[in-house]
Amino acid sequence: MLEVTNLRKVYPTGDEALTGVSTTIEGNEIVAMIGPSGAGKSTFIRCINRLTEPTEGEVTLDGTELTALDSGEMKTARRNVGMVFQEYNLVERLTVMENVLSGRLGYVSNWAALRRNFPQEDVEMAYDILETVGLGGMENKRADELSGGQRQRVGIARAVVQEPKILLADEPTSSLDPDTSHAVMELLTEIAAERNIPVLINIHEVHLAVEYADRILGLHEGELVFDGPTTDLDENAKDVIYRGKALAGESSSNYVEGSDTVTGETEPTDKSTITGD
Ligand SMILES: Nc1ncnc2c1ncn2[C@@H]1O[C@H](COP(=O)(O)OP(=O)(O)OP(=O)(O)O)[C@@H](O)[C@H]1O
Repeated sequence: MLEVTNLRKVYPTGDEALTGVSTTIEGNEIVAMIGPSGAGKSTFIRCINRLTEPTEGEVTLDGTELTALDSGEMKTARRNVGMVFQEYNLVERLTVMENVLSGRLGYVSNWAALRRNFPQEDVEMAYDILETVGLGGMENKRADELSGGQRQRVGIARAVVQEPKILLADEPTSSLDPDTSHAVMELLTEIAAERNIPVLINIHEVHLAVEYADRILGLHEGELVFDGPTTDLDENAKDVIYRGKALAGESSSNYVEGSDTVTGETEPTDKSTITGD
């Protein structure tokens, strides 16, 4: 179980990217984090495994407080957190298998890591996972010979071979075409179910979040303004996430559903999209 308590991040520039976010993610749920550009979605995900250092707050994974670990301990703990990136973060000149096995680096000695000397069971696990992600037989291809969708599958395989307790995916579909995006979302949901781990996905495309996620976290200007089942994500909730509480409140009170009366100063352009409160 991932417990995040009062997570705050202020960058050295003074930007407050997270204002104090608390939530819990558990079981094998698929949680999608949505929100406008700059809302703090990437910062949130990166603070969980401390690729970005939080300014305040606690992150606890299965009872281990990640935010209390020193850098050596964090290096070990990071293998429990699988990370999938928007731009895949593969080593282009290495093969698919080498990229996948790099997910096991946290488990082998420095000497073995240096020589890329992995135990046979790690290699077998990598083969199995490559089958799962649909890349069976491609292990000797170089990463730079792959399509975007195939690269993302390698990125997912590398995260899964870590045997993580949670999978974090930062905009995993942003660089992919619509069909490939669906395939990647399906793969992430299958992995959550098969491995019984939760998956937290930052995602721009709300329709993909609605189709695949069990639960939505909505961020607006660093504040968690929505946390609930996907079925509760109505137009009002989207308004709060994308326009902020103040503006959403204004729209709710100004535009009355089912009425021709508009009490605000400006005419809405499309009354059918306004739900009132
Ligand atoms: N390294 C950084 N230094 C300074 N400010 C940053 C840094 N990274 C992000 N920010 C700022 O923090 C805020 C949140 O950024 P973040 O990238 O987390 O948002 P996001 O919701 O992921 O946006 P997008 O959907 O566009 O990727 C923004 O105001 C951004 O400018």
